[in-house]
Amino acid sequence: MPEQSPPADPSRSAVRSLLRLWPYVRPVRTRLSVAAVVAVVASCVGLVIPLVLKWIVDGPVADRDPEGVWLGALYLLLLGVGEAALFGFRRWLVARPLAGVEASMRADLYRHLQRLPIAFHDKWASGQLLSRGTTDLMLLRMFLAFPLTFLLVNGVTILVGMIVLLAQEWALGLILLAPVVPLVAVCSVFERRYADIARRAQDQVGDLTTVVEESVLGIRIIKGFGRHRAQARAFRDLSGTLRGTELHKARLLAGIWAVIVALPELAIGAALVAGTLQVADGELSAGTLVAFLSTALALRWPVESIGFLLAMSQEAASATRRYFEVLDAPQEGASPVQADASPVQAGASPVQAGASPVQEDQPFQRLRRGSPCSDGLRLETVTFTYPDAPTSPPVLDRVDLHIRTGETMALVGATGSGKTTLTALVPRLHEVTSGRITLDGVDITAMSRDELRALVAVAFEEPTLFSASVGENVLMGAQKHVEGEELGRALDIAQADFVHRLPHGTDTQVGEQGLSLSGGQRQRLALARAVVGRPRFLVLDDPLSALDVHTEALVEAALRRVLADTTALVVAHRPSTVLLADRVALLSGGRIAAVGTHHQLLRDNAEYAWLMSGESGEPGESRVSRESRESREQGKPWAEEEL
Ligand SMILES: Nc1ncnc2c1ncn2[C@@H]1O[C@H](COP(=O)(O)OP(=O)(O)OP(=O)(O)O)[C@@H](O)[C@H]1O
Repeated sequence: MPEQSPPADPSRSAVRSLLRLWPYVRPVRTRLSVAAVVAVVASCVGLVIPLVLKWIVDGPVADRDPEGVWLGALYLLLLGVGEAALFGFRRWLVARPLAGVEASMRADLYRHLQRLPIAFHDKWASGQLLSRGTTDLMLLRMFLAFPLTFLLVNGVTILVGMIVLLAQEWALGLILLAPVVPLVAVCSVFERRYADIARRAQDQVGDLTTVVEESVLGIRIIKGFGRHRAQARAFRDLSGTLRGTELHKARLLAGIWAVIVALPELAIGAALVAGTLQVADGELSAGTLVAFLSTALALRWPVESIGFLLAMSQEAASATRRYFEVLDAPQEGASPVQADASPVQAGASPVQAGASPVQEDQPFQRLRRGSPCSDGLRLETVTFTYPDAPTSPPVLDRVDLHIRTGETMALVGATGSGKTTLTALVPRLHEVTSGRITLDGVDITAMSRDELRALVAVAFEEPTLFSASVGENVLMGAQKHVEGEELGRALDIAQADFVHRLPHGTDTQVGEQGLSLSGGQRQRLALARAVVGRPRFLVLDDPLSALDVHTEALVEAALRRVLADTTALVVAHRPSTVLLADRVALLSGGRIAAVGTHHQLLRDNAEYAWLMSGESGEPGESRVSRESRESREQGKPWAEEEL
């Protein structure tokens, strides 16, 4: 996650951040405004209570009129009930629309996350995204429900209350106004510090969520390697850090709370002394002093609450920033490579970036109808560098590869040579850095992603299944509704007949990530998902690695039938998978080092022969020289003689 620096001016920057919530708040603005007005009225009703008290003390109490006192008490009761009812009404007004605001913000975040490029997800920890979609949005809803209204309501109440106080007795009113300047200064220091610490705490919640998520997903590894103590320690350390940050927040809050409570209390105490002296001198009526002090005490809560309202606003501002950091990340939509959409002839020179405007629909329609130019899948001088490793040498360096229509090409290479990276470029999970990829002559950047992914199906070595039924998991691979027999056909091809022995057949729910199935079973479902939509182009990243040799042979036989009508690129590590293919491409040093049939390459290419032999040592090295080198490395000079 990118590092964030604290805002220069926290109040202004908080307001600017919070203003970004306007599009979500706009639809419910009427209800929020009515609720704010109701809260102001309720608060002002509270301010009338001291005036009734003044009337009771100076009137019925002074005149010893019990009926008048009872009447005054009734007024006070009615005012109290009215104030409570108005606050309740305000709560009712905001509860439902604010739940709607939170839900629509969450939906937007989720929708956006689905459209962000893989490069974004590579960079961001999932816990950071989760905490933005949960804790941060809850903070925002709470801000809209309380601080947003009450900063306004309390501001108006304090203003009206001060006017009432000054009108009752201006000299005492000025005593109460004295703490305003130091309070404003303390609040601004508090805001600056709290903005920083609130952001830190929210980021730490994200880190903690990541650790919890990884621990849950990786529970088998943790248990298998007995790492639960180390994992618990990592969790404890992080939660200790978060606890420290939360305590820091609490200390800041306690500090401002102490100042905000103490200064007005001192002022009220001073006003009480001055007022009592005035009453003793006969300059002020006792009723006025009671009313004055009751009004001042009624203003205590609006003043005292400012500390935590500001704290909640700062937390909401940093939650808003965190939310929009994700929402502002550019979606996959914009293509860095804008290439010519026209079909190319075999051997034509690659068209450079920015050559002509992209036409969205026509190329796809042509492909769907069956392009007159059946050029298959072509990579032209494709170079790729991971965006998060811009200074590293390119993983793929000017790769040229042509897979003819209906042909199956196996992609072979050493571990880390870039096979998975290359396969990810075809469905545009990553964007090529330069060069271009065409399907039947049409540049893939000239199609929308939906169109491209309707043409190209993928299956990865690590098969992810979702919390849904087996059937739903497989049918995710079909762009449009397909009949049940297509599902059966796909399961047949993938040799996934074990499905019929599950308790509810294809309706059986598979757990989170399909953990209730074996690795090979999950791989077969992922393969079925790739073939169910009868794709024109199939990209398989070592899809049979978890199968036993017998099942692999059966899947291969069935796949050969499917691959006959499909243009396929299959990453392979084992000779048995390579034999599926018509030709093999060897990826080495970021380039296609050789293309040919399995037997040709086995005969002519030392690196390929070495990769397929499964032997250790350097490619091209004989068994004798390898063993003698290993012996030398192990300090056994005698081994050579023995051989
Ligand atoms: N998200 C990423 N950011 C930066 N570098 C990456 C990223 N993913 C992979 N790489 C690097 O790109 C290179 C190629 O990785 P890739 O996964 O494509 O290899 P591979 O040939 O499929 O390996 P294997 O056979 O082990 O699956 C590796 O050096 C890897 O470290």
